[in-house]
Amino acid sequence: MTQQAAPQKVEAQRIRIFDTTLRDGEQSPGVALNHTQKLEIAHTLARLGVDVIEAGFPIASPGDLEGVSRIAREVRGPIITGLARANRADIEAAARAVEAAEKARIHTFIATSPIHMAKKLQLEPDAVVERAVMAVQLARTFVDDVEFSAEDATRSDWAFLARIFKAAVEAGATTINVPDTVGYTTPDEMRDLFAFLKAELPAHVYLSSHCHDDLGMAVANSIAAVEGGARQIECTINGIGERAGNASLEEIVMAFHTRRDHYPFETGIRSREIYRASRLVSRLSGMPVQPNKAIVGDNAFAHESGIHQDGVLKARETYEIMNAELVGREAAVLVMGKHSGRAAFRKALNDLGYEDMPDDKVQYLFGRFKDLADRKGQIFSDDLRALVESRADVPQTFSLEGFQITSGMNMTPVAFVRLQTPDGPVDATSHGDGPVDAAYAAIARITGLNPELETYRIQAVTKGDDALGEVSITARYGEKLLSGSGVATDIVEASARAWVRIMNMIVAGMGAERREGDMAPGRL
Ligand SMILES: CC(=O)SCCNC(=O)CCNC(=O)[C@H](O)C(C)(C)COP(=O)(O)OP(=O)(O)OC[C@H]1O[C@@H](n2cnc3c(N)ncnc32)[C@H](O)[C@@H]1OP(=O)(O)O
Ligand SMILES: CC(C)C(=O)C(=O)O
Repeated sequence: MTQQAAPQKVEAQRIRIFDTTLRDGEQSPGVALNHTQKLEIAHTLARLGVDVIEAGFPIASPGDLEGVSRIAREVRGPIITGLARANRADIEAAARAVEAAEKARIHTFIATSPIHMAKKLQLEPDAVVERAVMAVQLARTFVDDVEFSAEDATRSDWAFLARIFKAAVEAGATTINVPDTVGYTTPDEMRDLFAFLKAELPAHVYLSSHCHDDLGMAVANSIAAVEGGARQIECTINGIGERAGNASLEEIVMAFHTRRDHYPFETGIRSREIYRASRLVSRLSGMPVQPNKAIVGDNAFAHESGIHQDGVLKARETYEIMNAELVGREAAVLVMGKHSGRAAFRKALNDLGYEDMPDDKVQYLFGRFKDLADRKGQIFSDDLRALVESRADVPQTFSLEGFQITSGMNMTPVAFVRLQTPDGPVDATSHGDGPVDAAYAAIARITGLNPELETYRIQAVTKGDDALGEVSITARYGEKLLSGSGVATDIVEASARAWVRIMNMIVAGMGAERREGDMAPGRL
């Protein structure tokens, strides 16, 4: 039986995004998503604006079948598809899984390269064509929308590809997918292959690419496929997938967006949802995103070196080809470190409220900042505050004389604290959520000052059993932002010393007015 596909209009410049995070992405070693996680990702993909969600491989397990079914029942907007080998059981499982979808597709595939046909399938090419035709015809008895893929297409004979694809289209396939299954092809080859297939196949067929990243060319190959005639790209969030992964959705979409002058194509992706989707997939899949990953990596919109920071401060476009906000991220950050220069240092001080500082003071602090950066690597906002404030001597209105803490499991921590004050030693006892909180409450009782703790950071400043711990805190007191640190081998003591320093700063009227800068100095 031959079943011609219903005529469809292939849009000239609009590229369909077929997201396979939940199928090929889940084939990343170690990743196994449960139904609820898959559903959450699928809703996020729908909000992101993908055209097709490949929700799983229903024959793989009862869990996968149920996962695809739930997505088909509950997610509206994109086409929902499930993968099936070219056999009856797989196709029937896929059909069952997607039957409740608003727009259902079955995606069936068989390998076409000489090595896959001979060694893996152990089938003659004629038999492979027969299987493909049977699979597409069977799938068309369930749904109108059938995609056929020739696995390992890029290592297949082109004439044979044209033959099997024509047979699949005659059998009713509406989308023809050309996978670079082992990430072997090059952009030139991909462009030529698609141009060849476009000339061979009817105009109503959607041509699709599916690229793997074994040689780091998945995105370039996908874009080359589009130049050759593809109008659907298969890709995944964060580029996760089998082995080195798949073409990364965010990179493709932003390449089209940013280089519209060069690539006159558009997608339906709402780019501002990209970062959120990336974070979700990373969290649920347990696959961290490498910091230098394009678009979604931690460093993708961060500038660390002084020459770049100076350029960005003068005109962002000097070192930024897209705005972070465009992909749903915060504005680019200037990371303060040993490569930073004076321009970024001054900007960071200004953002922290230390404006109008004389040049000689900035110069002195800059030297100390470089020393600190050499020792510490990245410098955060509270490090800078401590650097500035450590210059000024804080009058010792209060000083820590002693303390005793009682704390343990299933009991409320209680702190006894003694401070030296202008009126002599004063004691107070208080409880809290933890030993530090209890000590802070006792100090507040003695001083009568109760600033709001904003950040609390602890780090070891020396090594070994008797390591010194440095507690750095920032606190808000009215409009003032104050920072202090304390060092001791006991972390409660270090915390109490930092807090007493804040009290002394309040009494001395110190602290900076906070201003919201458009560029955060360092990452808090
Ligand atoms: C390129 C890709 O990413 S393809 C998708 C890959 N994804 C997966 O494989 C994940 C899910 N897979 C699974 O859960 C299992 O492999 C199953 C359920 C699909 C099959 O499991 P099993 O029946 O135990 O078979 P097994 O995986 O060992 O071998 C695959 C069989 O499918 C055959 N096969 C492979 N591709 C196809 C195809 N497209 N059409 C028909 N048969 C195929 C193989 O030749 C082999 O057949 P054989 O057992 O007669 O030699
Ligand atoms: C089944 C196809 C689309 C695939 O995942 C591949 O060849 O990589």
